[in-house]
Amino acid sequence: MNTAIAVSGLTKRFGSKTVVDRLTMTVPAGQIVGFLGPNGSGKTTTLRMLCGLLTPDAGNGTCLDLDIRCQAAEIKRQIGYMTQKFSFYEDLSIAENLDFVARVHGLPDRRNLVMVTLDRLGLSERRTQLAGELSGGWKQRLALAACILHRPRLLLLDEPTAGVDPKARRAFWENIHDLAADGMTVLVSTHYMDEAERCHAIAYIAYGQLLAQGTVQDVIASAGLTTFTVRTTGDNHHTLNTLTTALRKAPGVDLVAAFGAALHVGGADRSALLAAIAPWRTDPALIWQDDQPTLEDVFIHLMARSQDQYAAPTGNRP
Ligand SMILES: Nc1ncnc2c1ncn2[C@@H]1O[C@H](COP(=O)(O)OP(=O)(O)OP(=O)(O)O)[C@@H](O)[C@H]1O
Repeated sequence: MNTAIAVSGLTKRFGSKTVVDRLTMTVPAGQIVGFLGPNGSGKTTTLRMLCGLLTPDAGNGTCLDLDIRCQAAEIKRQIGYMTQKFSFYEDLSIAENLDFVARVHGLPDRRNLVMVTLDRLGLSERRTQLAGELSGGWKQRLALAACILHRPRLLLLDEPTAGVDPKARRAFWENIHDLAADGMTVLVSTHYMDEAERCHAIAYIAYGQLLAQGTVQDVIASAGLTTFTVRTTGDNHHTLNTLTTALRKAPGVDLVAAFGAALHVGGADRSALLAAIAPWRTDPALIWQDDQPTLEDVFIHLMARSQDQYAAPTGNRP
């Protein structure tokens, strides 16, 4: 199996609203793929269709070589799905919660399975701690443990680290990479740029449509954005404020964003951008540096572009 997920034309409507719109996507086996997009763009809905919890209105595809339309029950057995809201028995310990999950799934050799899973995720020392007493980071790790208990080949993780501190997020991602090194495929939705950069590949969705897919470098390059970083020669915030106001209205400038004492200015049409900033580049109070766009610059640009399409009279968005 070289491809863990291959779907084509996947569409889901809720009432008159098209939430996932002809989505075609592949996830190679053994890779960690980040699933990104603004709130409400259809990530959770897509994940739910992939694991057979929702039936698509159109489109088809496979998950672990199983048909998402007619083999949903088998898919559910072979994948691990971590939802945004997971719950445990707060008055049971970590080990007891996992034992309970193993029992519900009728897994053989329960005691050993729980022990191995605890060990794998660095939970052994806390095995007797009550789930209700765990911090957010440890709760996420327990949720991950519950998802991998039955040794799935594919993990679908829906914003697994939302609201978790950076140290716990880092530990969580080390777990994810360890699992992938053992052959697990992971599709993980996130709003964090640093997490996107930890993935082998990313897929970006807006208004239910896939707008970009590939490695972080591919996605940045294919956006074709030109960006500059601007700083002031002295401690002159006023100059940057004036520049921000002027550039936001200038044609050819698609993004203006403050990063501390610097400003990111970018545009998809290089010559239009250069024309827009030309009057300011001779200002001795400003230092301009031709820079690489960041992933965040690209996502903000993609989002703005899809909003423009939505606003256009021919647009067909939810
Ligand atoms: N069962 C449902 N009935 C009606 N509308 C729904 C249902 N489930 C989701 N939606 C709508 O579909 C859209 C996409 O939701 P979805 O949860 O898939 O987005 P998302 O990309 O996961 O968002 P977030 O990043 O905020 O988690 C939203 O507008 C949501 O309100």
